[in-house]
Amino acid sequence: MEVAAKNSLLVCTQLECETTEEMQASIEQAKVEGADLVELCIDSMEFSHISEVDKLIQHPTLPAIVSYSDEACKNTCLQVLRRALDLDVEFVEMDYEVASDPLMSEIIYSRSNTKIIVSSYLNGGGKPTTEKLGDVIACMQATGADVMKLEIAVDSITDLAPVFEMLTHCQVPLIALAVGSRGLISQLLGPKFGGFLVYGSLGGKSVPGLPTLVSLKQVYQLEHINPDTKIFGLVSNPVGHSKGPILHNPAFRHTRFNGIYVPMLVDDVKEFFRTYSGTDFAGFSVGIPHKEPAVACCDEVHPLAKSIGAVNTIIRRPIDGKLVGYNTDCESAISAIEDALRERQGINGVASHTSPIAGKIFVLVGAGGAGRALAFGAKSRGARVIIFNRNYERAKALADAVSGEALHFEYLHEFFPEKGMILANASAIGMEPNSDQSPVPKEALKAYELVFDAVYTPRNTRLLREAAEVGATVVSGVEMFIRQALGQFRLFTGGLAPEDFMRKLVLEQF
Ligand SMILES: O=C1C[C@@](O)(C(=O)O)C[C@@H](O)[C@@H]1O
Repeated sequence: MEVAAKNSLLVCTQLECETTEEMQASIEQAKVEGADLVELCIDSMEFSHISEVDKLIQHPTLPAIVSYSDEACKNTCLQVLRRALDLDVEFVEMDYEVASDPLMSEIIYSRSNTKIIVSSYLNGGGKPTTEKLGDVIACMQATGADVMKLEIAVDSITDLAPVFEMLTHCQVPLIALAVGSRGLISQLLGPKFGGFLVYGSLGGKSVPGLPTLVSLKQVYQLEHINPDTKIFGLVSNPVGHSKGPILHNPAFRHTRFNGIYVPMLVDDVKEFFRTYSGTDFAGFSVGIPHKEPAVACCDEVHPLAKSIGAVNTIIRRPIDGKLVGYNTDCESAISAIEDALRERQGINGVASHTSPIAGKIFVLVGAGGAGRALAFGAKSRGARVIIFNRNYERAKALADAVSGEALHFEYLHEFFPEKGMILANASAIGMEPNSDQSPVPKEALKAYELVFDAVYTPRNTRLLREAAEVGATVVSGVEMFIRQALGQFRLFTGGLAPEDFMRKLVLEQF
């Protein structure tokens, strides 16, 4: 699949500043960060007379949208918008209520070059439906708007499905901005469905639901997205920590595959797959806590993933649209541990059918999706698997499935039956923002020859630092992350993964 020519997408950032000087400095910054235009939110400024903002709105150094949305100051609002129209700025944005004011309607119809953006904000009132959105859009369209903007508060990522439908079918250019962390893909996938522009945040500022301008420029490069672009994403909660987007998007471009990979903050995995069932949604990584429940969402499950009972990759099979689940965690973690052990034992490159894990005690912390992959992998290599988990029942169920043993979590720090054991953390303990935590105290780490941590943010977890200090070989979750992503990339694209390129990308980011 070839990468299509660049689209005509506009990237915008909203500027809220008190003074003209601050506005001007922000416009310069927006230019540096790759914005095509800025929205000057004049209602955020302090001025006593409209003429004070004249210079700003007349000669901004980037094309601008002049907006004013403060219902409490209707007169000022009308004054500012009228002034912007007189000054012929590129875009003037106004709320639907303002646009429907008879005074403003007249002005709208007699405008010269300025394009009018009419916006509506939908908050509450239940889930958005195609009918509801259609009604709002019809009202906005009746004002004579050149562009319509739908701002909408969403409770779930699935609320965006009717928004994408509107974007696809709307006759007039439409901007859709879903507010809140579950709304992020409204911006990232906007160009795929025909959105007129997307918003990004300035200065790397974290705003729920908005990508940063820098990530739009460096990671997503939405100018390459078109209606044929296949959508891939990480279905997880939390999702913001993932390095998947910085890995898969450049790798797609590197191999000229027309795809985009986005973070998908999902609460209900079943509802998610039920909602996004079209062929556009071509493949998924599955992260915590969905790896086990996602098995039931698949039409077919690869035997390894089935025995593990967890999937971390789902592909929509192109020939029949069926969802097929895989587990690339298992081999990636176990092979990373094996390679490190072989290197430690100086048997690198020597062909051997016996795994260096065989016969060893493999202590596993965590019995969730990643834990299950590690337990089955270790068992398949002939290790003796011992599982510790805060919820003992889960540990017991997993131990039974791999003919291992489950022990109560409190005993982990004094578990010391023999030297040279392997420790694998598959729990989220130590993951950012709790990077000061470790599942096992330093003193207890002396019993281990090798310590592996599935947590990869931070790269060097407290567990790994302390294990190295007591002389163990350490394997970072970054290595597992790279290997599972290479497997995923192959499944996503049906082609080879550019391994050196992807490794370099990940290592540069940590
Ligand atoms: O566990 C992980 C990490 C991951 O969730 C991520 O953070 O990108 C992606 C999953 O596919 C993988 O199994």
